Amino acid sequence: MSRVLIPISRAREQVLAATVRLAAEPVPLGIALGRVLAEDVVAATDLPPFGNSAMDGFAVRHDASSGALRIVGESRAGTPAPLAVGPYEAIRISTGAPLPDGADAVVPVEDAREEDGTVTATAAAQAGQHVRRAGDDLRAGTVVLRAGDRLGAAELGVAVGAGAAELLCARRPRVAIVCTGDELRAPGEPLGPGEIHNSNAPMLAALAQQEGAELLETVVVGDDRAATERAFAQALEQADLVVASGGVSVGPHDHVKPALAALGVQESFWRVSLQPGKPTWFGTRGERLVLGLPGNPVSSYVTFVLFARPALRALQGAAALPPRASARLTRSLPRRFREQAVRVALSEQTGTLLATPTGPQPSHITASLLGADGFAFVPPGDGELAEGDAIEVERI
Ligand SMILES: Nc1nc2c(c(=O)[nH]1)N[C@H]1C(S)=C(S)[C@@H](COP(=O)(O)OP(=O)(O)OC[C@H]3O[C@@H](n4cnc5c(N)ncnc54)[C@H](O)[C@@H]3O)O[C@H]1N2
Ligand code: MOO
Repeated sequence: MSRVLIPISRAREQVLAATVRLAAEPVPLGIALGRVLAEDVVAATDLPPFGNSAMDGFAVRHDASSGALRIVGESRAGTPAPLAVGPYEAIRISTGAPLPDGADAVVPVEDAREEDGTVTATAAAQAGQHVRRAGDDLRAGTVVLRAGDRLGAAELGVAVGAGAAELLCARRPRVAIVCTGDELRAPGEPLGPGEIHNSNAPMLAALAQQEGAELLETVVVGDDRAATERAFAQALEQADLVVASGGVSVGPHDHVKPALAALGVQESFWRVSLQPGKPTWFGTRGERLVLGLPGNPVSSYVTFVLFARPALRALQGAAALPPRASARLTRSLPRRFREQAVRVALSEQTGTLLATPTGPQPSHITASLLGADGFAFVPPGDGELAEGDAIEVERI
């Protein structure tokens, strides 16, 4: 059997080259959390739309505000004062209420003494004090969010400020998960001899959901060729991305590759220079993407993050690959035949990014995923990387 393994970067290129962006659809803002914008959002008006007060107090003309000022009206949030402020006059004003014509400063109540319908500022008012100008936040006509941005809480708030009620977003990628293995039992079920709980299903589902995917179904299929083919046939009907776990290695009960081949899924690559995750398989049928991830739970997690996550991002038009940074290793790591994606906790010390491995790294040690902020990539080769050596990292 050939030992040719493709580098992680090549494998990613092949996944992204096969990924076709999904169509866009309008999404009401209230349910757009986590979606990816398909077009720029432009501010329809200035925000704030009008000059207003940053404090509860009195709107005045700063150049005519000494001594007792006559209170001639009130401006409340939502109800502007019906008149302007003249010299040596004041208008009572609430935070967020429109600044009356003529006023250019606000005296906060803490700096004001009120008496018999007049108010006296206890400190001289400066021009513009406690005034928020129209357009301070967003200027009408400027781009405030960009196509490809993922909508979090802040983006949704800004979009509303920009005047939007619905947003054009990429359709959510439909993901089907197929877990293979006779030994798999549902979480919590009693285990017979040789059986294990199916931890990959909820883990992969969660990773997909974090990327805004719509989960179609999670199928668990035994190590049976016909059943595996049926499960994939069904998954391929609707899924933009089928994620399989297990059964991609070279054992006599690994049916994933032949089943997919029989269904017309074209192999793009099998076997990556990656530890954990060597037997990762990728193929396509038309615009449908299929990733066969190795069953070892850590391998499944790592290969999902390295290959499925970029695909889900690219499907939605978001930046596919995370930026890489350089970090310093806090302990030595052996180099190996394959490139390693070591789970690391990232920290910073006097401006230097530090990468600390999260413990033993074999592909069945799920605890190595806990507390991991990123992957550190150990290039293939002999010898070791020493403590303090520079290493490339990606946040996860
Ligand atoms: N002769 C060789 N054997 C193996 C090779 C090889 O090159 N030559 N590669 C090894 C590597 S590396 C990996 S990784 C695994 C991947 O194998 P499969 O993808 O075929 O996965 P399975 O054999 O089905 O399972 C591996 C392991 O993971 C457990 N598993 C599977 N599914 C789940 C699940 N849903 N939840 C939790 N755990 C799961 C399964 O019980 C096995 O322990 O192959 C090596 N072998
Ligand atoms: O490539 Mo495997 O995931 O190391 O056990």
